[in-house]
Amino acid sequence: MSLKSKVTGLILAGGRGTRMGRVDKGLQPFRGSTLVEHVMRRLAPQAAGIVINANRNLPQYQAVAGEAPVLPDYLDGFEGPLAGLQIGLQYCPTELLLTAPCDSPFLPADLAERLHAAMQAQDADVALAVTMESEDGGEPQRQLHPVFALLKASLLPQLDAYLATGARRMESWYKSLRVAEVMFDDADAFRNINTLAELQQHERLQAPTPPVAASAAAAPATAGATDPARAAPAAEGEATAAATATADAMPVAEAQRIICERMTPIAATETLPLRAALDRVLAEDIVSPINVPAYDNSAMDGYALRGADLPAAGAPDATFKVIGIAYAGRPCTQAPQAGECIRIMTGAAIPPGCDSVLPQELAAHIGADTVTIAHGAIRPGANRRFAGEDLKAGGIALAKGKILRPADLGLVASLGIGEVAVQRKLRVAFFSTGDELRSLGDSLDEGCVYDSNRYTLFGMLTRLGCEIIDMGIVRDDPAALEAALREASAQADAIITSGGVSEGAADYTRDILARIGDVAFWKLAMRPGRPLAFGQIRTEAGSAWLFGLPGNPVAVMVSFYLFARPALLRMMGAQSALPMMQARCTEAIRKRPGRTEYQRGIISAGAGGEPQVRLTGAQGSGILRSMTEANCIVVLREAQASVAAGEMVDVLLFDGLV
Ligand SMILES: Nc1nc2c(c(=O)[nH]1)N[C@H]1C(S)=C(S)[C@@H](COP(=O)(O)OP(=O)(O)OC[C@H]3O[C@@H](n4cnc5c(N)ncnc54)[C@H](O)[C@@H]3O)O[C@H]1N2
Ligand code: MOO
Ligand SMILES: [Mg+2]
Repeated sequence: MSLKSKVTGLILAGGRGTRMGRVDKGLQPFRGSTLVEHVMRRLAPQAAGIVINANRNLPQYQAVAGEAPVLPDYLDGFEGPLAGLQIGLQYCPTELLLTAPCDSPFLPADLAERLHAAMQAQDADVALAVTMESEDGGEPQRQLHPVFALLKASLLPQLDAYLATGARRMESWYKSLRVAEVMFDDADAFRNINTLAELQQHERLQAPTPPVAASAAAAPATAGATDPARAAPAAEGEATAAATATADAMPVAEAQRIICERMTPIAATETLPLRAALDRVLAEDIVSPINVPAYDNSAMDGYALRGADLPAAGAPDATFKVIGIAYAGRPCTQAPQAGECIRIMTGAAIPPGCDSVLPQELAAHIGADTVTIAHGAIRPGANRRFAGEDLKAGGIALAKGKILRPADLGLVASLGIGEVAVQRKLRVAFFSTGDELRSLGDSLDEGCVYDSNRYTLFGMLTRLGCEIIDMGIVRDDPAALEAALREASAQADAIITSGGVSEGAADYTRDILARIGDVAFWKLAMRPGRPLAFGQIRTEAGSAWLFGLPGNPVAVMVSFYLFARPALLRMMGAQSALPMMQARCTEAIRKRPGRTEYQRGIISAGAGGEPQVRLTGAQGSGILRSMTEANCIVVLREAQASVAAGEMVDVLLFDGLV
């Protein structure tokens, strides 16, 4: 397994930017793009995927992040880089997490490799970069760079526990871990840009480079490993891509950026009883009114005692007298003295003075009212669940924008809260266009097909939690189509149509959109789903966003997945990036550079457990079977050429949508 496939890159962009006059550092323009995009370019070749931690301007970050998720801190209130690290570790789908700040556009191309080598050699939990730096011409000093780190993802519980103590300093946390330090010669590679003046100075030093494609984060195969700022014209693959891309077809990432920029969340909310809020979008943070659990309690059935009374190494077994019994819901208020203990059940409050619980099966002997314990049976403090270890009173239990899943309902219930404020449901009208379409129950005349798109759209919109308005089939007739679009815009927040967006003699959607609204784009450098008319309809009766999806049944689903889904979620006020991972492709795939291709795949565990993916067979955009057999989409990036069997490819998981 390659190192890259084990690493997730975390860009820390969650700070207040105090020294930059509180501007959002990562989004500052720099050499033709933004600082964060430069860091993405640098990390992408070193990681299977990227995640960005940001606490402000999330839509703007999402616009440049492409398919990489943008996640705010789990802790409230700009708590510093450790809080960013916490959310990074919570997200991290791989074994290792590589961190870098958003203002370090020159970070080394071999950062992951060198940190990993040291981590392995020293059997460390964390590897950190170190350089020698002299201030004002003085003696060079060792300078530790704690935000340039490679960490084991398994460190999350330790970090959670450390943050729960209220501590926030990165260096102090590292002190509790096995750390490997790696000396890098090029101190400049770790320079971060702190002030606007420094930014301008760096900007002047080098010529601008072309903007970074937003998909760079998830396009490791094509992103350059050299410094995009100091090097070099576009890589060969990129040049080929530019040459072969259809002149007026828009790249996928650009289209996603436009959609993301134009969409704003709807304002209306409603308050619902907890169960009715399943799958709805939370409209306000839920602040915990209590500690959960509310009191220290036992994780085991056994005996509660004072850890200091446990027998020391070499001492004989200790016998404790059982002086009381504690049940869940029926606390025992007796405080054991030396040599005494309380029989306790799981979930019962820890009796006064006790701090440890011996699970009954670990006792050396259990008598009528005694229990005997050998040295080493448990450590002092064992099996005690702390008050507030699940949720702290006053902390944010669930953040606004969360789609409430079963676990969330349980969490809210654990706080004793019975009603929640949610966003009102988004109203989405949809219809199919085409003279050849027949509804279920009709006979299938010659040259006709049954309307399947309305069923896939019904399913996808319902799963997304929208209120749907099914407007049936509309004929290939401009007047009928315009009337349907006008009617839909009077009722709905968004309209989804299928068919009639290409260049045929019976394709009218785009022209009508241009007449009664505006067309933001209509042709994309992708397959399937090349024609897609996106824009806003504005009539006297109302306005609505239109997603004119292509007619081919697979194209409808893929375009919905990539464009309509994120847009609708954004209007719903929700954040929900699709899970993206890498898998080894078991077969060769033919592909020409210049457009992004989405091939239907089946992902499974290969020998040795690592993910592998194969295609579902014929990939025509009319072959809906390819979609029902698939459990993922293989994403072949715009600049990418054919893939050889055994190569790693990006894979987008369906996440219950299809
Ligand atoms: N000269 C060109 N022709 C086409 C191009 C092109 O760039 N130049 N693009 C092709 C691509 S790619 C696609 S995708 C389709 C998109 O076509 P339309 O959006 O105009 O859709 P229609 O022409 O109405 O239908 C296409 C195809 O899909 C079937 N269809 C439509 N609606 C449904 C439905 N509700 N249920 C089931 N099947 C449906 C329809 O019968 C057609 O077979 O254009 C290409 N052509
Ligand atoms: O790209 Mo078209 O959208 O299905 O073949
Ligand atoms: Mg057509």
